[in-house]
Amino acid sequence: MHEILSAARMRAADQATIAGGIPGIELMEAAGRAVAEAAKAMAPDGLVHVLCGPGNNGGDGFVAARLLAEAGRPVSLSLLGARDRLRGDAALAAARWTGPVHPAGPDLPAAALLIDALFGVGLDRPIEGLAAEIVAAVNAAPAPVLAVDVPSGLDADSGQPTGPVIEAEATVTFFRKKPGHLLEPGRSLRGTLELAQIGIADAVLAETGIDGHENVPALWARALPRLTGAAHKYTRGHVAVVSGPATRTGAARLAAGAALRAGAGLVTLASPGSALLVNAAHLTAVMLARMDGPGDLSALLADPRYTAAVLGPGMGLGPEARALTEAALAAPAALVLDADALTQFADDPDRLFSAIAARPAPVALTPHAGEFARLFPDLAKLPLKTGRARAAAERSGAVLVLKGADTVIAAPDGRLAINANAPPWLATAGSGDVLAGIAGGLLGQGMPALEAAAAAVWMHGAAANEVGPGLIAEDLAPALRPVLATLIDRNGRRT
Ligand SMILES: NC(=O)C1=CN([C@@H]2O[C@H](COP(=O)(O)OP(=O)(O)OC[C@H]3O[C@@H](n4cnc5c(N)ncnc54)[C@H](O)[C@@H]3O)[C@@H](O)[C@H]2O)[C@H](O)CC1
Ligand SMILES: [K+]
Repeated sequence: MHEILSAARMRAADQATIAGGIPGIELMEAAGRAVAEAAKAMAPDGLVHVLCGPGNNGGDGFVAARLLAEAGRPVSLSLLGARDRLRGDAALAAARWTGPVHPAGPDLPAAALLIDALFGVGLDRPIEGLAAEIVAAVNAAPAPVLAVDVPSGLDADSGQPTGPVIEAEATVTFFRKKPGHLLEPGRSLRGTLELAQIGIADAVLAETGIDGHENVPALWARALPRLTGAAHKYTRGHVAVVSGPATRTGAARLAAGAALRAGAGLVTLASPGSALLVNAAHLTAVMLARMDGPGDLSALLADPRYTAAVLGPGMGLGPEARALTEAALAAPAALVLDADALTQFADDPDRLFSAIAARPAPVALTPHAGEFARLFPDLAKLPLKTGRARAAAERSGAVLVLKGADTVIAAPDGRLAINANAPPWLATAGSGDVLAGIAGGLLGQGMPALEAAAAAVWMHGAAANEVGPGLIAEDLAPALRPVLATLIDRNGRRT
């Protein structure tokens, strides 16, 4: 159920189902029924006003209106466009609505609930003219809005508004979620999201293909490290985190603490001599190693017990910092490269990509949008965030975590997950350092790269939800405990 379908794939799923013998009007009846049930739950009584558009989204609205009226609810309905212009299933659905069909306009009745059945995945241009006036009136109305399939005006593939767009309290979508339900601002505009099954068989996915998955524990829980009784610290991996200079050590310590909290058996902070005492004063379970240059880092990471390394947080730019990243790229450990370790290659991305291609162990790159644009300037212009992440993973040969309120995780083999649990208060200094550390901690325990990155992103968001507003980066690692407890039971078995 966690597969994601683009609008085109959704249409293909609809068509394959209809070709398989289930009439479209039956799908529409089921869709309308799901909308009517959601409407009853949102507004138990009072007038429901349904705004229908000229296509099958509007058809769903007609069905919902009829079912609500049959259930005894006061219902009014308006139609954008002429009734005799309705085609196919929409016309059939409209034919069974026996109430008045008001011409659509911005003068809305005082209603307990507004149902937005104007446009769905068939939206193919910005809403304008009368339709734009109606969208503005709906958004200005006091009544809550229930959107059918997608809030009208929202591009279902990008999550971007094409122009005027409905702001909904809730949305009912069908069969599978679309990228636009999970990518911002679509994730905010759709309100709470209900996924309804309308008679399309899961088997159709084999025919349509999928655009990725929503990032949920079901995607990677099986790959979580098994914490059986036989474990001891050396079997749970050893992660090295490279510290910045004396004035910039907090970021690496945040990453190191997070790696330990994520379950790594051992974590060592590799620290320049100038920062040794600063770091030592703050560390307890995280160990400290002196590292005065790339030679020291190569020597440290030559020890095969180091299973992962995290570079970038607080590292700084410049040739000496770059030399440290080059040393880590030449080492056998799995790598997480974040922040400065990415920007260091802005002038020569291919150098990074060839180093990644040459090494046996996996690499995860964790850029935010700005760092992404420096490493992949041409890909940054691609219209879909999913497309940007997928193309960059393929080009770099690394797992690509394109961070944001809607982080997308992509693997070089095309697999992709969209994360939708991050609360807005994660946007605080240091939260990216913690994410890099969690990813390093999971990679260090031997999790495959895509699963480790996706799990890290989800845990990061879940930890932030545990903490709530007022969150600062230091709160995140301790908040991993209740999150891990939902994933791993006290006997170390995955829940
Ligand atoms: N069998 C099925 O396909 C099912 C579909 N479901 C629902 O149908 C919609 C998709 O319906 P579709 O007719 O393809 O398009 P829309 O209703 O989304 O759009 C209507 C129509 O409007 C025109 N249009 C597009 N953009 C604009 C615009 N900016 N201004 C004016 N007019 C515009 C365009 O011609 C469109 O065709 C889907 O979302 C579901 O709600 C059923 O739920 C399941 C079966
Ligand atoms: K809609």
